[in-house]
Amino acid sequence: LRRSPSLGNAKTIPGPKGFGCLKSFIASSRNNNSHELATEWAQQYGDLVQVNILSQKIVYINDSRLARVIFNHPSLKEMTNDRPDTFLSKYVIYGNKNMAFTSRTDQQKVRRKLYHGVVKFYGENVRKFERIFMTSLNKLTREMQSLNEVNFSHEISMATLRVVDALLAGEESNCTKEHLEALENFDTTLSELFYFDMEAVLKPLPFLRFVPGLPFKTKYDALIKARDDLVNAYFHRLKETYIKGQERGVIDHLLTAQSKLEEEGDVESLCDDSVKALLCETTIASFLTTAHTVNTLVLLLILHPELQEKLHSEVKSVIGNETPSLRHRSSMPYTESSIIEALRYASAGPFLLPHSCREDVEMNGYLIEKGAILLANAWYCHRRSDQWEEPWTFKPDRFLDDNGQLLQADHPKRLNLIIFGSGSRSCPGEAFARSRMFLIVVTLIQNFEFFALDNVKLPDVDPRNWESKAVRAPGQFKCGIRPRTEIHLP
Ligand code: HEM
Repeated sequence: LRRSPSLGNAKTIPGPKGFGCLKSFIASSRNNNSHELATEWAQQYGDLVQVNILSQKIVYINDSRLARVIFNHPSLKEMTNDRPDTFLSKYVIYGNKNMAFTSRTDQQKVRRKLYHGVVKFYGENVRKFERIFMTSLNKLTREMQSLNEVNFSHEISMATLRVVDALLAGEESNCTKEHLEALENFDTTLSELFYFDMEAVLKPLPFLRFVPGLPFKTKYDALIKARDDLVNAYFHRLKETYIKGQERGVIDHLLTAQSKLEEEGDVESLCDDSVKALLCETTIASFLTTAHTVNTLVLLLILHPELQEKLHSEVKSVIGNETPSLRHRSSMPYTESSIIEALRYASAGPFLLPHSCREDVEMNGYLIEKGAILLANAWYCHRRSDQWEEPWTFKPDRFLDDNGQLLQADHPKRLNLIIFGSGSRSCPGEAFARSRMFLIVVTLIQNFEFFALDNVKLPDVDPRNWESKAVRAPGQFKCGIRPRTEIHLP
């Protein structure tokens, strides 16, 4: 590993060149399936592949361990964790005042540290939050109790939105239909404009967003309206009723951190626009990712009833009639392994989020140039046939040892995963996402059996055939539902 300036001997990273490469890159970006093209290149050229698209170098990292070294090694991490400039960041999420889509400046680091602390706290520690969350799941369980069939995807979307609402506002009882709609609209409108229109067309030609009659203007206007509705529903509403010392959720905690920073003379790092940006970023990062993973898992369990029964028997023997709680987690290796496997199987964000390189660096004798965009190809890393047995098959016990215990996070098999990224840009919501998915899954499986309906076709479960959006997922589905003998209401 070497950093600039003396990288004279480093070789150029191999990869496709010329007009053919540009043509296939544009075609695959338009169809939102550039992960498939990148996978062909990975198989042809190896763990590092470079393409040059209109003078922009893009480096694909095709091995999870290598990605971990590049993003995390002490001699490289200050160089490899910037974000490329994007239209989304500049014109939608409050420019460089945001956290997830902006480069690693001192102010970004302050935001990330504060945000990480607050979200981690809700992921692992807050009993009160667990109670609020279980009350919301209780609502879902009651609603589903009297049904024979259920629009599962819709119910899970609603349940996940209520989790995001509780995280942001804390006050579950005040959560209205309008608030949930504001969360959902922002994420789904963004997903419509993502990625090709926004980054390939609007980034180089941003004035197109103002040209009447063009679809870009209509979509951009809709996105800004959705963003402002979200900011009104969560930032302005909560700020008006905020009381220091009586923080209700993440927004209140950020307002408290803001006033502390201001007292110390820092009025920039967490200004109002930054708190609004963090609200937008939390919505983008936490809703569809979580809902789609639970949908994928339950769809797979419907198609494999024997796996559903195995999961249910672990729930029955560990939780029994009790209310599910995070304290049950460590005794439920099969459930944990199933959730990790659903995350691998879906690989909802094929390239994680893009990184960019601040300076020339050398990796394994190759030169990664300053300004290059770095994309970890999780889509390929999670299906490499030399690392995964039957990579396209859902195997919930993949991450269990011979005694049925969950493999440790540093086990070689788990190191082949890069679901939440790695290092200083890794997902700060991982603990939160995994603990909430655990509670949703065990509550559903404790109370219901899910099955395919004779007259209703289920969506294709093969991720290669899923419709591409910002987050990849199976289509919406309806299924049959049978209460288990007793309903266990939390
Ligand atoms: C199944 C659920 C989730 C998955 C698979 C997921 C995955 C990811 C990935 C792959 C990244 C990019 C890592 C990188 O750039 O190297 C990321 C970043 C991020 N995630 Fe998540 N995430 C999930 C849930 C959440 C939740 C629940 C939250 C918030 C409560 C969250 C907040 C964020 C934020 C703010 C970032 C940007 C971090 C930064 O740039 O510094 N995510 N996530």
